[in-house]
Amino acid sequence: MSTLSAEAAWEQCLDIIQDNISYQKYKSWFEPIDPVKLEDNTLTIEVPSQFWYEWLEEHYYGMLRSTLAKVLGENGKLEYSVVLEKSDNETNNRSVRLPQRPMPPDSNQNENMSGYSEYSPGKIENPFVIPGIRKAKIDSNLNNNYVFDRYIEGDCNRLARSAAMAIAENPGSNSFNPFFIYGGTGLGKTHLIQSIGNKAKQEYGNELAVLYISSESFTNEFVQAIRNNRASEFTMFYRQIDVLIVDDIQFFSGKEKTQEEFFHIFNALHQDGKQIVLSSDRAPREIPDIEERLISRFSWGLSADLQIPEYETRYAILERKANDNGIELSPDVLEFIAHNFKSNVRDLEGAIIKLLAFASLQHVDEIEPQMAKQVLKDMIKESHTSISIEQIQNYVCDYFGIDTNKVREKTRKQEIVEARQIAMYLSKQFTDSSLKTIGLHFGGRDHSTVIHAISTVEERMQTTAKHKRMVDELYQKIEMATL
Ligand SMILES: Nc1ncnc2c1ncn2[C@@H]1O[C@H](COP(=O)(O)OP(=O)(O)OP(=O)(O)O)[C@@H](O)[C@H]1O
Repeated sequence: MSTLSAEAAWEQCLDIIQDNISYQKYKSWFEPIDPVKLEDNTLTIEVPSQFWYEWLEEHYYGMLRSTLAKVLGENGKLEYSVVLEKSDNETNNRSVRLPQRPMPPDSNQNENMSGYSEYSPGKIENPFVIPGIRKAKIDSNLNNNYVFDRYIEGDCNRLARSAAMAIAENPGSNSFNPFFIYGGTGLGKTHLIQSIGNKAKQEYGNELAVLYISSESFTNEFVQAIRNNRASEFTMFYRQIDVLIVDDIQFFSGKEKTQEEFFHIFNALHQDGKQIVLSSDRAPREIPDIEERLISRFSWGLSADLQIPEYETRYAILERKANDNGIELSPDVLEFIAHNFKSNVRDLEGAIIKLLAFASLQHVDEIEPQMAKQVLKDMIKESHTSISIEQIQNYVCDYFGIDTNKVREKTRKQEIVEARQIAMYLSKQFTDSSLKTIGLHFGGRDHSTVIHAISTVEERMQTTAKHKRMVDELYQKIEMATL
């Protein structure tokens, strides 16, 4: 029977432990532990959380058993008292006993006492499930506006949206793990993956630790953790997460250490049935400089892409965004925006915000289509895709039913001259090319010929209605092609 006090026994244990693991690990995992009591040759120690206990169990089981045997004899036992968080102000403790498992085969005490990096006991089943333990409070980093209700469904996102919803309702217990969502900029990846987090939290409350993080922040935090010798705490933190949402995973490209760390976290969470949600601007296989083992894991669950929204979805999104911003827009204005902002949802939002700013600064109650055109003119120009002089020549020659090569030749036939001049005029309108460059595309003519062509077209547009109509029609055709 031992006459030691709990403090003295633990002190002796710490001496042994300290000699066998790195100072950093000792400080991180053993220093914060308090001895509670020593009764019936059973030493009770208090650990800060269930996770702490599990970590010790998984990584230091062998070492603790042999240490205890040295201090208390072969039948010495260890009991953990886990601090339970009941509410923010209230805490209580619950005790669990270190199970009497056999020592790992072919290990002598010294080998066992070398800490988790050297001793790998394999997957240890944790026999203790302690009900009612709350997860440590984690700031989920979620934006409350990114919810399913505000995410308009369309053909462009139907699969991704319904999978996301299913995941949020049943995180981890579904075959979409990981859920990998990809698509171009401003198409709604962040909104959708955050909706999963918000919905899961709404469904499960504090039972579920949800974390949203950009891959850049993950990388920065990891670098900091290494710098401050806190890599194991970093890992420990991520291993507590039930729903881990990592945005813009393509930024892991070329960052080998971060990829390795993420690989281990991914494996641990996946193995424990925790949900992983990832986003990227491209499909897994297309991300450069990412380890093959990660790429293959990214493809384990479900990959879904987001497409550019079609007209009807753009219209519905605009209507919704206008509503959310307290601005009423007529169908004409909504149509105008939906027709002119095609490439992504962020631009649609930008258009609404610009109109909103205009309306409030100018004290305008209702925005007329003409007004909207004027206000959004510059944005529309920016969102145009560029068009080449050759493409303009094709449009014009198609319109006049002539062979495109003709406008580049020396011919002076009246209808060819007219088409050539209009094509030069439109090239000036739709491209940033200099007069000299435009001339070069029309059979090496000089810039004065281009100036002459432009002024001739402008003059005729003012004097001949038919000519104006022709140029306007062509202008619209080309404009449509650039949207
Ligand atoms: N289907 C949708 N319904 C409503 N709003 C949407 C939809 N898709 C995108 N949005 C909105 O468009 C904006 C841009 O979306 P988000 O930031 O999620 O895009 P992203 O794909 O993550 O872009 P990036 O790759 O540039 O980060 C957000 O304000 C989002 O709310």
